[in-house]
Amino acid sequence: MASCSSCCQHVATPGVGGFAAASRRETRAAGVQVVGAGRLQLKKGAVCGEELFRGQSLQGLQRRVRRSGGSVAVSANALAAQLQEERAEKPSEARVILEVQGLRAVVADTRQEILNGVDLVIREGEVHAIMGKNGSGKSTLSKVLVGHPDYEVTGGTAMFKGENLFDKEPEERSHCGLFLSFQSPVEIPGVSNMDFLRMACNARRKARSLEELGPLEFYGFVAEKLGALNMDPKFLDRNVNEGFSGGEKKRNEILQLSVLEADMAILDEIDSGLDIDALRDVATAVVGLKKENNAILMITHYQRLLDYITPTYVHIMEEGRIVKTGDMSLASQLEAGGYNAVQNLIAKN
Ligand SMILES: Nc1ncnc2c1ncn2[C@@H]1O[C@H](COP(=O)(O)OP(=O)(O)OP(=O)(O)O)[C@@H](O)[C@H]1O
Repeated sequence: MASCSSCCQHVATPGVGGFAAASRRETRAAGVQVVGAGRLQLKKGAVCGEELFRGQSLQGLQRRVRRSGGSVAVSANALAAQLQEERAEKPSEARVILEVQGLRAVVADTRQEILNGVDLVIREGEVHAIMGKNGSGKSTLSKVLVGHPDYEVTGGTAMFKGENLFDKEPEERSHCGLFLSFQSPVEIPGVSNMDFLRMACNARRKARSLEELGPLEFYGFVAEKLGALNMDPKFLDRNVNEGFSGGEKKRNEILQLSVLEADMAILDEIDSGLDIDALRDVATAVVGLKKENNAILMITHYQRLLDYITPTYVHIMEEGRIVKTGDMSLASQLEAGGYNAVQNLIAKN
């Protein structure tokens, strides 16, 4: 939470997940002034606490400014509680991108059951985070969704943009906008990053009936994306992930995601192996890719990533199914007290 240092400067910093997308004109219309890069000030009121602003609509903020009468300092906790209530009362009407129901899957070779009835609904504009102990089935869920051959679906359904995901080959799933960044990205010796990215980009463009990009056009397109990720253009000449450090591989995954302009990105431990600056760069780039009509599913063990990319929902996975869903406060509870601290919540769920 952003502290209101000399109580009170009446300034809230929205961080990378907040009002980045709102123009100055829009924020002014909402009764809010932009007072510096990424900093907002309510015209008269005093509302502090950065996470309150993240992911909120301008209308939501407008309502809040009106309610405060433009002069009342509202405690951050009270606002957080109010926000949570509003969300619970008003289910989102945004279009469902992914709907998973009762998904069960086994390891194809051994028939060992890993997914044990996963239910998950993800709508446009949402960011979901899945947390859970090692071995609870998080990566398996992501791999089953993209069609990894190690697993066999034995029950349940997964609809992606209204179509049965399991009727599609893995590459078709990718062409229609599903993207998975792997926990350990693979190296492809002999294939340059540039060629690989252009091929993947054009396959996706073709599926969307868009014209394919020639080498020069593509260079212009990808150069912009590289800049957003603070990546050296030399990356393009190297073979895919060959000799890349762990952090470089993760950045390269996000570069692929931005080039593919996926509708739904599954990011499996994108924060692992990143130094502090790289984590910020990667998270900022992911936030930059977030749009009203796409969605993100993040698998992570730590709150640090969620501090940058604020999730709409946080889920806990246990023994192959989602056993608890909450908001960012669930991740905070986990961070503070570990899985034991949330066991009573799971039992009550
Ligand atoms: N291909 C496979 N062959 C054998 N066992 C597997 C395979 N894939 C997954 N498993 C087992 O399934 C369980 C779930 O694995 P998974 O990688 O999905 O867990 P996870 O929640 O992502 O764990 P972590 O947090 O450690 O990454 C583990 O016990 C794992 O050993």
